[in-house]
Amino acid sequence: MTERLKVAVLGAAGRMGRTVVEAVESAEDLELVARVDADGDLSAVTDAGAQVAVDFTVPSVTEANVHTLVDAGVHVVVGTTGWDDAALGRVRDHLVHAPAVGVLVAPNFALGAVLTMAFAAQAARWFESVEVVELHHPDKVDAPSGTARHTAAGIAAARAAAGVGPSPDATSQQIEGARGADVDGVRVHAVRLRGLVAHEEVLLGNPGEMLTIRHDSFDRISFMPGVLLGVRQVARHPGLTVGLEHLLDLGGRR
Ligand SMILES: NC(=O)c1ccc[n+]([C@@H]2O[C@H](COP(=O)([O-])OP(=O)(O)OC[C@H]3O[C@@H](n4cnc5c(N)ncnc54)[C@H](O)[C@@H]3O)[C@@H](O)[C@H]2O)c1
Ligand SMILES: O=C(O)C1=N[C@H](C(=O)O)CCC1
Repeated sequence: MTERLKVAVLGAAGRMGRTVVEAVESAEDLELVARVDADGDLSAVTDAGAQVAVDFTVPSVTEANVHTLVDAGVHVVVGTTGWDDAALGRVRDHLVHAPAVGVLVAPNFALGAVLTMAFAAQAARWFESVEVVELHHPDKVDAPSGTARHTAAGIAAARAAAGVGPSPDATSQQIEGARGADVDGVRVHAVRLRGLVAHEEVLLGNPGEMLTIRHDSFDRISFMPGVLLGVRQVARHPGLTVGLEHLLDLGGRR
């Protein structure tokens, strides 16, 4: 019988962590060897011989977790959001000293969300206006969502490469925040509403027409095929990979 891949889950008591624990336990080729939450210690990961750690913790601790795990030679699949380019750069630099280790940071593991980002980047070259609206449950601590930030970055890169200018906007007077956040020149609006899980709309406008690309995660189970794909593949992708699209052969920013 082939050896099962040994997996640790960080943030194991959280909403995503609990779902990942179940998904790993249900996968015949994976073995859950450690669950760590805020009251635990990261040494449990290496003590248990984990080959891959999955991090669904909180933005304030995830980067430190990744550096510790890289030093221990453990591959990491990160779903925790709140990352910026500086933090990603520090991980990229750190990985130079651990060239066999793979770290995958993916703001969204749902296939439909990954496709939404790819479709939005493609469409944004052809529309004068584009804005992003993300809608989440009110227990979420970061805004805008990691998905919306990645979506906006992909849109901005595609528009810059195609020589498309900024979306027109005559606003000269506003209550602060009314036009949302500026992410790489793209307006991003965050809604927090009880009953929601994770949703995103990309609105694209041209004279006389509008295209809406929308994705809805109704249940955290939607993220599990992507998380398990990341767990199985991360060791084959040494260095830092940002976004699940790179494991799905969809292209985009690395
Ligand atoms: N990439 C994706 O597809 C995706 C999907 C859903 C959520 N998320 C992100 O995942 C993260 C977690 O979301 P959630 O809804 O599960 O949050 P949550 O608050 O339910 O869970 C976070 C858990 O992390 C634990 N934690 C805090 N500090 C820790 C530490 N130092 N070590 C270990 N555990 C620690 C908390 O106790 C908690 O149990 C968020 O950043 C969210 O945006 C990403
Ligand atoms: O529930 C959350 O929190 C989610 N966060 C991610 C984000 O910030 O993009 C992905 C969807 C769920």
